[in-house]
Amino acid sequence: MRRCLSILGSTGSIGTQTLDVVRGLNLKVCALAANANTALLEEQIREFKPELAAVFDESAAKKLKIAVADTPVKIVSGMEGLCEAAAMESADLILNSVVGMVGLVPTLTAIGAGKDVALANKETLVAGGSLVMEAARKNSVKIIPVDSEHSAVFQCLQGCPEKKALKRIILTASGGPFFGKSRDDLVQVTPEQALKHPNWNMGAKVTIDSATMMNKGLEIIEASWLFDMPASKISVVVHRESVVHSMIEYEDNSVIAQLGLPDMRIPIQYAITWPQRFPSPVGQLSLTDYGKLTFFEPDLQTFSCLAACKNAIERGGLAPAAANGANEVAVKLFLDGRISFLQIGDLVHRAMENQPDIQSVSSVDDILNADRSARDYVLNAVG
Ligand SMILES: NC(=O)C1=CN([C@@H]2O[C@H](COP(=O)(O)OP(=O)(O)OC[C@H]3O[C@@H](n4cnc5c(N)ncnc54)[C@H](OP(=O)(O)O)[C@@H]3O)[C@@H](O)[C@H]2O)C=CC1
Ligand SMILES: CC(=O)[C@@H](O)[C@H](O)COP(=O)(O)O
Ligand SMILES: [Mn+2]
Repeated sequence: MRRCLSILGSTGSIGTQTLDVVRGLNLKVCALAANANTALLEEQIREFKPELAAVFDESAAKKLKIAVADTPVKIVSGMEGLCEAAAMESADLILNSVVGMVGLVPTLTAIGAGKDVALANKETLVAGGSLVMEAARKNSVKIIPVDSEHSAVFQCLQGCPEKKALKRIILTASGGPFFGKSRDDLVQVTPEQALKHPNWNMGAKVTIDSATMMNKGLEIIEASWLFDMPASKISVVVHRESVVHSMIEYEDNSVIAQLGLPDMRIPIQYAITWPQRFPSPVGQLSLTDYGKLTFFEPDLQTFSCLAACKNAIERGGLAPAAANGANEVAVKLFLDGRISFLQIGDLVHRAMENQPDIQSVSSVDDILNADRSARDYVLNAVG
């Protein structure tokens, strides 16, 4: 059982739910990290008493240092500070729940320091999957999935006798708030409408990704790296209720699924306690309360981001990093009211097409450069 956690992104949706799990399991917190939410970080420092707190934003870090001067916590800042939290000597698990590909370098730092990583930050694997998985193998570090679908697959695989018996991974997708709509229906949708996820209460970026179904595309790439499966063996089925969190199919066509209420504290807790299980704050699933569960084919025409990610993983190399970087910027532009909902998918496609077809990814700089050039492409295209 883990004793002390370092939590990157502690003020976010996954971070605060992780701290809820930590309370229930009576674990210690060695380090906390966030971007700029010093008010919540101060509360967390006072409750969990970490040795270290990292604040990415320099001026927010200065503010926090003054606010918690009466406590022994060490305050650090910037990427260096985030990496110090990621390599925390006293931590036996780093839970990475920062949003976006800014989580890549801290993940690699944690792995380099020999720390197991519970990974919610899917953009890290999408952009830098080959480097992350190779570093994990070299350092004998475990990457434990937190993302609900990947936790489901991981849980189903606990009984898998041999990898070659596994035929397919089936990821479930809620379909988001715009399930069943055509492209014409989506021309005018607002950020407010896109932020209404039917089943999950999450941070803004992943909620928009769910609405465009980019999230499911990112998750195909994430699954491909985590479970060493080609994208051709990863299917997506729309399941409106988000009760079946994902499935695996064996050679003999037997399908194993993991089910539960849509509450991230189940996969978060499993990532922390694996391979053990403990009582959880989440309620029991009552299938009779649901009555029926529904399943549909995804609509790749309307939700073009899903098609873009399939294309990215098939192209390989730096294409997924480009698709991810373009999407991160496009989502922000949409939330700021500067582009329309449908432009997100268009820009992701175009930024990826604009990326030279480079197959070999030999360094973090390759990924950071592809990410930067995709972001610049989107910003220039929008003007
Ligand atoms: N929410 C969910 O249910 C799920 C989320 N995920 C994935 O988990 C990740 C986090 O999502 P979610 O919790 O929803 O996101 P939120 O937006 O709610 O939280 C993001 C967290 O990251 C921190 N952060 C952002 N930028 C930086 C930075 N540069 N340095 C340090 N910390 C930073 C934020 O700090 P601050 O508050 O100061 O801005 C905040 O703590 C994403 O990759 C998402 O796709 C996966 C499955 C489910
Ligand atoms: C909770 C979680 O894991 C999210 O990634 C969720 O899957 C989003 O829902 P969609 O299935 O709508 O993308
Ligand atoms: Mn998910």
